[in-house]
Amino acid sequence: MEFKGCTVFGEIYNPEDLFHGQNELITNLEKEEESAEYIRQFLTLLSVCHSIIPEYPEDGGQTIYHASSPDEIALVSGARHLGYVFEKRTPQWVEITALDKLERYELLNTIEFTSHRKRMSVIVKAPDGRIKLYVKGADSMIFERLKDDPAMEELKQKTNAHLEEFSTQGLRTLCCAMAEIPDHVYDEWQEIYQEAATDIHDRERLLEEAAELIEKDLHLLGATAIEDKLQEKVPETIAALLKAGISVWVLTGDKQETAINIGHSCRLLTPTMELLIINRDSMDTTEECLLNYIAQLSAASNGVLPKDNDAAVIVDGPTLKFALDPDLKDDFLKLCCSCRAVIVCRASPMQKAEIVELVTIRTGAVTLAIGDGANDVAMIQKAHVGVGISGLEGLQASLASDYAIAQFRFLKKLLFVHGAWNYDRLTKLIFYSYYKNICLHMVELWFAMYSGWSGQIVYERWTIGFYNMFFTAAQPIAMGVCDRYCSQEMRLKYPILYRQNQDAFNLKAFFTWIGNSLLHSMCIFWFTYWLFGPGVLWSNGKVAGYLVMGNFIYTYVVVVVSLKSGLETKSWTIFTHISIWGSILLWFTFLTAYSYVYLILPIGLEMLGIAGLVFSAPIFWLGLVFVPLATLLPDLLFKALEDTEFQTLADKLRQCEAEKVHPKAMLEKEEPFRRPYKDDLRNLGVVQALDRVLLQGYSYMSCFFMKGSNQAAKKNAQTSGEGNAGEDEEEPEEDLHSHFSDRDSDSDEEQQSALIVRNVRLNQQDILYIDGVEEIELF
Ligand SMILES: Nc1ncnc2c1ncn2[C@@H]1O[C@H](COP(=O)(O)OP(=O)(O)OP(=O)(O)O)[C@@H](O)[C@H]1O
Ligand SMILES: [Mg+2]
Repeated sequence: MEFKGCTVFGEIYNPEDLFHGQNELITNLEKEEESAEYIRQFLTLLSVCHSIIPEYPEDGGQTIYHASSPDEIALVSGARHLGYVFEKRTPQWVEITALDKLERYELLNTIEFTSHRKRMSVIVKAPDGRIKLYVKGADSMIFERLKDDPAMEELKQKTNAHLEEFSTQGLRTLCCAMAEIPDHVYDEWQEIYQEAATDIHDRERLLEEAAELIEKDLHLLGATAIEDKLQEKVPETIAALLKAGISVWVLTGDKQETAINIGHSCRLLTPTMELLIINRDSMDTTEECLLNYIAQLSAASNGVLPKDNDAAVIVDGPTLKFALDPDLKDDFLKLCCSCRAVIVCRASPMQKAEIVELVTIRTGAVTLAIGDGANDVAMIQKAHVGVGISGLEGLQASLASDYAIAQFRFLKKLLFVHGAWNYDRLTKLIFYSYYKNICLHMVELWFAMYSGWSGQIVYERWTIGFYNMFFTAAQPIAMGVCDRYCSQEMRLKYPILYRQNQDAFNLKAFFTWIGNSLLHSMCIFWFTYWLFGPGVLWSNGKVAGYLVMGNFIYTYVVVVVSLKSGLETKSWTIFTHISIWGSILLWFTFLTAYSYVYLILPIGLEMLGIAGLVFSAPIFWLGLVFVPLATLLPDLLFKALEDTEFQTLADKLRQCEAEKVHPKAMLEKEEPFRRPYKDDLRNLGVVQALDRVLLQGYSYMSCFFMKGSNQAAKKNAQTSGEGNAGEDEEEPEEDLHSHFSDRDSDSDEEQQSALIVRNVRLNQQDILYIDGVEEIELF
C-alpha cells in the first residue's frame, strides 16, 4: 500500500504535489497560509492516531513500522515522507518529529478501530497542554459526526468531491477529523469511559456508546488516499474462474466508487454491463428499488426474470441491512442470482457472513470464501470451503480457513488442479471401495443359493480378512493418490476443464458402480461355477471341494478388481502397475505360502495343500484368462466407446497432450462436444484476499460464487460480435462455449457456479496495464 495523495482544508494534493518536485503541502504549512493549521493538525493526526509498533534496526537505519493494518503503515510512512515522523511509542505517550521538532503527545485514550465502527480515535494531551481528539475513518462515519456549521458544511462538500475523485481512481480513502476537548468535558467523559472499560458484562457495547459521546462536533481536516495495488495475476485468475463457470461476487468494506473501479479493473464488470445500484435509506424504498430492477430485467421476457443478465448489482452496507431483511431477502437474492456480478460495498464482517449464509442456504449451492483479514473470518467460516490468504493483515483468515494460500492467484491452482484432481480421485476411491467389497462378498449370496442357504462360506476366513488389508489395498491408494485426469498444465491452461466431472459424485454414478459390482460378482461366480462343473478337475478323477472353488473365485475376484482399477485410472504410473500386478502376485504368493503354513503353525488346516490343488487344475488357468476377460468385457467396450465415440472435452485434451498435438487443430475436426457437465450442477463460493503485489503493494479480494452458465456463454458469444477489443482475444473460447450452448439449448436448467471477488485496489495505470495483460488462451 502506498500513500498517494490527500485533501486538506478543501485543497487536493496529488503525488506530484507531495512527492515529486516541490512539496506543496509543506510549502503551504511553512508559509502559514490559511490552511497551515489544518495541515499541521492533519499531519499530526497521521503520525499520532494509529496503533503502529516501531522497530529500530540495529544498523541505525530507518525505523520499520509494524501494524495489523497495512493502511496505517502507508499513512504513517506517508507522513514521514512529508516531514512528520513517528518516532516512539510507550503506553503513556507518542513521540513524533514534526518538521525537525521533537514533540511528545501524552496518550490519554485510544479507541480502537473495529470493522463495525469503521474509525479509530486517540485522545492526546498535546505539548501545549490542550486535550485533542484525533479521529480517522470511513467518510460516512466521520461526516455524520462533524460540527454543525456552514463553514464545515462547505469543507465537507469540497472534501467529498475530492474523495469521489480518489475513489474513482481506485484509491482507498480515509477521512481525518479532530476536536479540542475542554478539560472538564474530558474529565466527565473519562469517568464514563472508565466505567465502560471495567464492565465485565457488556464492555464492548458500553465502550462504543462512550466513544459516541466524545466523537462528535468534529472539525474535518481532510482525507487521505492510499493505493492498494492489485496482486499479481488477479485479473487473469478471475477471468479463469469465470471461464470455469464460476461467477464472482465482490464483498468489500470499501466505498462504492472504489469497489466499482476495482470491479472494472479485475474485469468482473464489463463496459457493456448495466449497473443496478441499490442505495436506499429505508425498507420501503429498498423494496421498491429491488422490485423495479426485477421488473426492468423481466420486461423483455414476459415477466420471467431471465438468468445471466448482462448486469451487475451494486449494493452498499446500509442498504444491505434492509435487503437482508426476511421480507426482502428472497427478492434480493433473486435479483443478484439473475445478474452476472454482484458487488457489496461497505459490508461489515457480519454482513459478509450473512450473504454467504443466505446464498448457501437458499440456493443449495456449494460456497467457497476466500479472505485475508480478520474481517473475513466470519465469512470464511460460513462458506462450505474457506480459503485464507496469509497476507499483511495477519494470520486470522488463514487460521480460520480450511485451506491457506499465500496469494490470490494460487486459488486457480487450488481449484483447477488440486481441487479437480482430488475430487476425481476421491470420487473414484469411494466408489471403488464399495465396488471391490461388493464384488467379493456378493459371491457368498450366489453361493448360498447352491449350498441350500446353509450359511457355509465359500472363502477361507483369513483370506477374507486379508482382502482389504493386502490384496486390494494398493489399488485404491494408487488411484487416490496418483491418478491425474489431465495434466496440471492442461488444467491451468483450459479452465473450462473445471466444469468436467464436477458432479461425478452423485447417486446415479453410485448406483452404476453398485450395479457394476453386482454384475461382476455374478459373472465371476457363475462363470466359475460353470467352468467348475461337477468338480472333476484333474485327470485322476478326484472331485474338488467347495474351498477349491472358493479359491478359484477369490483369485478371479482379485484379478478382476485389480484390472478394474486399471481401467478406471486415467494416467497409469509405476504405482498403478505395482498396485495391479503386485497385488495379483501377492495373492498367488500368499496362497502358495498359506497352503503349507499348517505344517509349521496350527492355523489354516483347511487350506493345507490347496495351492497345489488349484494350480494343478488346468481349468483354473483357463478360467484365469476367461473369467476376468468375460467379466470386464462390457467395461472394456464401454471404455472404448467413451474414449473414441463419446469423448469428453477432457478426454480430447488428454489425447492431444499424449499425441503432442495442439488442441485447436484437433477440435476443429470434431463435431460439437458432448456436454461435459450436468445441468443441475451447482457450485458457489466466496473469495476474499489480500496480499502484496510483486514489489508494489497489495490488493484485497473477496469472492463469492453464484452462477455461470452456458447461457452466459451464449451471450458472450453474441456480444463478441459487437467489437469489444478485450473480447476479441477470447473469441476461440466463445466458439467453444457456443458449442456447448447449441447442444444444450433445450435445457432450461443452467449450470450454477460462481465466485465473488471483493475489493481489489489499483490505480488507473494498473487498469490499463491489466487490461492489456489479461489473456488466457483457449484453443
Ligand atoms: N486502521 C483504520 N483506522 C480507521 N479506519 C479504518 C482503518 N482501516 C479501515 N478503516 C475504515 O473502515 C472501513 C472498513 O474497514 P474494513 O477493514 O471492515 O474493510 P476494508 O478494509 O475497507 O475492506 P476489506 O473488506 O477489503 O477488508 C474502511 O473502508 C476504512 O474506511
Ligand atoms: Mg480491512
